[in-house]
Amino acid sequence: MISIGVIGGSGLYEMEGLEQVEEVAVSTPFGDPSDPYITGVLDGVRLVFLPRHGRGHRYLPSEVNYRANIFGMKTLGVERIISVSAVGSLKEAIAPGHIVIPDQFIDRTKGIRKDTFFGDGIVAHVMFADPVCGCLSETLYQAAQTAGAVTHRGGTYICMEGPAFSTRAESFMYRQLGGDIIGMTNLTEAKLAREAEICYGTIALSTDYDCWHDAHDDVTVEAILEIIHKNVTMAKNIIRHAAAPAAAKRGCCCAATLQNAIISDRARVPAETVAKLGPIVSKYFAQGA
Ligand SMILES: CSC[C@H]1O[C@H](OP(=O)(O)O)[C@H](O)[C@@H]1O
Ligand SMILES: Nc1ncnc2[nH]cnc12
Repeated sequence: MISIGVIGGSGLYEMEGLEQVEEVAVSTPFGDPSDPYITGVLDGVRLVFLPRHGRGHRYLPSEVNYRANIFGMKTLGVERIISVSAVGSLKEAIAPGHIVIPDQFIDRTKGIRKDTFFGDGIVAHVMFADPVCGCLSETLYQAAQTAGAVTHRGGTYICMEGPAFSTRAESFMYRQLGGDIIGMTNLTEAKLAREAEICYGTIALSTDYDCWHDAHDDVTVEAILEIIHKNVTMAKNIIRHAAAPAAAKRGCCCAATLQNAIISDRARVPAETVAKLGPIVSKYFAQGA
């Protein structure tokens, strides 16, 4: 049975409606994930849930151990990750309460976050021109439509470092850069999921107009939480509608990402490094691979 990972963002710290629920603590070579994983079955599909910021929202976007979170998902056999995130809107047409399924990112993080599994004697350069899985994203789009959400297909997510929100000048600049939405987490996750050969797609809930819109108040946590609380049931319904189609056979090549990405001479990669990255790279180091 294919396992679908769900990473819950701000305001989504648990998933109801799962059967056969178990809490699984995973330790990884990259440290501890944000929380124990919650595994269970939703409408016949095995789901693995993790709140990105931990239960009780304990980790800043810069503090989230993205490597441990994704590595833990890989260890638990997850093949596709659905991310749920709150975002600011940089476009008039994307009103608070709308859903966006982004297909591009612009990196405005500051190099604080560890965003690769490679190093320590193994070098790989994965393709990232299309940073989310097109198949999974289409499934999420259809699921959001079915759940009755006003849904935007595609969009560019500006990933800023935070934790402070943007200045007004930055917000204007991001609009000029072609950004549609803004958040602090998803690019890092998408990159690591790609390296781990896991499909990744995002359900982004627009919660505010950041601070560029002169007819709307500047973003506050309070305003974001109000919109999230009004829409959390819809977000969960989208996941419910997406789970079974997301588990169907895929036509993407996310699972073969590393085939042409590892540049290091395999004979020279330290055995400890191969062992450390086992769930991700072992198939490329097996006898005859
Ligand atoms: C709660 S306001 C800012 C916070 O919300 C978003 O989190 P997530 O992507 O985990 O839903 C944004 O990225 C910031 O981390
Ligand atoms: N305006 C905003 N900027 C960054 N992250 C956000 N998450 C929700 N709204 C946001």
